[in-house]
Amino acid sequence: MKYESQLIAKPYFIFAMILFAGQVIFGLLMGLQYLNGDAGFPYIPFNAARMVHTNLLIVWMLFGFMGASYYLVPEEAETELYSPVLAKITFWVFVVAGVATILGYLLVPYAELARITKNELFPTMGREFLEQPTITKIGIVLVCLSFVFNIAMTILKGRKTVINMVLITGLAGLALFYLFSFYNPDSLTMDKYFWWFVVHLWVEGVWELILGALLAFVLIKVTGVDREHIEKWLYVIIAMALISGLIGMGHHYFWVGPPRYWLWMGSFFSALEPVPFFMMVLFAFKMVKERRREHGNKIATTWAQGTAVMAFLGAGVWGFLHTLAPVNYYTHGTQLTAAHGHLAFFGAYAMVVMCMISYSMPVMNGRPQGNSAQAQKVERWGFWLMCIGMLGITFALTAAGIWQVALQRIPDAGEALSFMATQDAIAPFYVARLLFGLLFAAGVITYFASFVVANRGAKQTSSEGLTEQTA
Ligand code: HEM
Ligand code: HEM
Ligand SMILES: [Fe+2]
Repeated sequence: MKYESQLIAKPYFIFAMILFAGQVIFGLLMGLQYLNGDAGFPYIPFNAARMVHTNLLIVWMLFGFMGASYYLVPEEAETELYSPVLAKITFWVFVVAGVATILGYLLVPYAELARITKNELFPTMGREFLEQPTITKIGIVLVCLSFVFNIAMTILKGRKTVINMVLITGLAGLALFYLFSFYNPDSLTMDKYFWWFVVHLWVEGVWELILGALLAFVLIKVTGVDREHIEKWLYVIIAMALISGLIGMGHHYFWVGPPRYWLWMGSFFSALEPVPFFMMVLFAFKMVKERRREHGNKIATTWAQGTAVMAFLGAGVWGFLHTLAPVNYYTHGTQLTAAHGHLAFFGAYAMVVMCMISYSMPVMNGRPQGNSAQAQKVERWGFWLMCIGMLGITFALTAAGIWQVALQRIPDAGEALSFMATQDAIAPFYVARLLFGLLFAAGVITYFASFVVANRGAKQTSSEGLTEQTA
């Protein structure tokens, strides 16, 4: 670690991991509720658990991206963070707003929460992923503004690398598109149209820039490959991501009322979306193969390669499965959607945050060459258990989805099974989902354990890990 202000990343990462644990607990609860609808009754109904599960996910991704940026940007810009104090204040504001909102979801009925927070004055609540009370949304905007400002000022006063520029573009886009969460038109079509601007111009647009920048940073560090070489790859990947994703997002406009040309525009452009994800796989493996040094932090390299592969599977392969309009006509809103949503979110964004943590936490703890062999071994177990658990969840839901389409969607009216009868028929796949969910949770616990395993034998530096590293 070169700059003291990079240490601000630590609380962000730790809090992100706490929220991650919470997300998984609520995932397991819902997995159980799918089998026994009364589980958790009357304290935590499914709708509240779902909201908590998905909102924790989004919020821990944001904490993760912020921590990653606070670590990465000073090092790339070769200067201290513009304002460490502002970064600390932002952290606490975000923690308080986040915790209060989650407690609100759990402690009072949603309609009551809307009433308490005066949703009627400026109605923005009630839409998937954007359930936050308006006041929380305003808080998120303020946090994002202060964060982007801090990062931008740091970049402005220091070295302007391609990685920093791509990252700040992605972060600014993240803040910008979130503003559409305040637009809540009466027309359901218009509402859906702009709702997708937030979540899917994020995951299929600007977040891919963040993903590319973080991967490139870790790869430079662990492989020692020339920066120029890595930057060329990054340019091509983000260009492909934006060309395909911005219009490819139209795969969500097939059935919600926008003009019919979206049928072929959405199909065509989203069919190209796997390309940048595939290039990330080539990129990661090629850089590791051409490495100029043997970095002691082997597991961080594994995370980087794993992120590329799992993101390609989840977003590229599982996304492509149902993205063409003639296929999506049958699969829309089935368990196939949930299969893809899980593998894509985990493979791309959860994993890239853990990749950054894996590389940077040991450095911040004074171990620039990574944790001890033993700690890395435990972390490797965590990595594989989580990956296998998530692949298992994905396969179970894919099978459930295909069966659901066969029973409920393909047969003619009159012969098709009803929604609930279909759910009963595919229940065995939900048992499998829960079992793999438990495996996934075991992976999370193992991963957390790797942080407390003894680090005897790992090269330690003095004074909070400040060291003269090159590259
Ligand atoms: C890392 C990137 C991605 C993430 C995190 C992601 C996540 C998600 C999530 C959570 C949903 C469900 C949304 C909802 O209805 O609540 C979804 C839907 C969808 N995604 Fe992705 N996605 C990604 C990339 C892609 C790509 C690259 C494609 C196409 C190649 C794709 C195709 C689709 C389609 C077609 C749907 C709609 C499914 C339906 O009609 O029910 N996604 N995605
Ligand atoms: C123990 C592991 C997990 C279990 C059992 C689980 C279970 C569930 C369930 C039951 C739902 C609701 C689906 C529905 O409404 O029908 C859900 C939604 C969701 N979960 Fe998980 N989850 C787990 C872990 C994760 C992880 C690690 C991620 C991402 C990193 C994730 C991302 C999502 C997303 C994006 C949705 C919304 C999907 C959509 O709109 O289609 N989950 N999860
Ligand atoms: Fe999408």
